[in-house]
Amino acid sequence: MRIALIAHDEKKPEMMEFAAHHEVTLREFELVATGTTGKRLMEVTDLDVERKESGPLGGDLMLGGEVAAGECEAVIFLRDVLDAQPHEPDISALLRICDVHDVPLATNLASAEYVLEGLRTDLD
Ligand SMILES: O=C(CO)COP(=O)(O)O
Repeated sequence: MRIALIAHDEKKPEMMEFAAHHEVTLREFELVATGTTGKRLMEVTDLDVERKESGPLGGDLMLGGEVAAGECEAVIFLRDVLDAQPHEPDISALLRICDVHDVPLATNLASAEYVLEGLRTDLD
């Protein structure tokens, strides 16, 4: 089962803490991330993460393509909603395609905990 992990800069510390806390669980999944998020995840954990382009360079769209193709079963996307992002249309496209394909999408830490717990249960 494949999970996408994405965090805007302001949310990267939260994502790193989440990943470190759930490292054993996350190891059960195939992980893919936008460029900088993936790089940081591999720096702070021993997780193996496939890296797409950085978000502003098309990474969100690449992950959206995976969702559309049925290749990614869940998305955890910690967004910074207090700052404007230059690639807002790409972000909206990713969120939209998750809804189109009914793919679990967590956009904050609290929902990320539930999504990961649900996925973990599905594995058993
Ligand atoms: O901008 C992002 C998502 O919209 C995240 O991209 P990075 O992981 O490359 O910082």
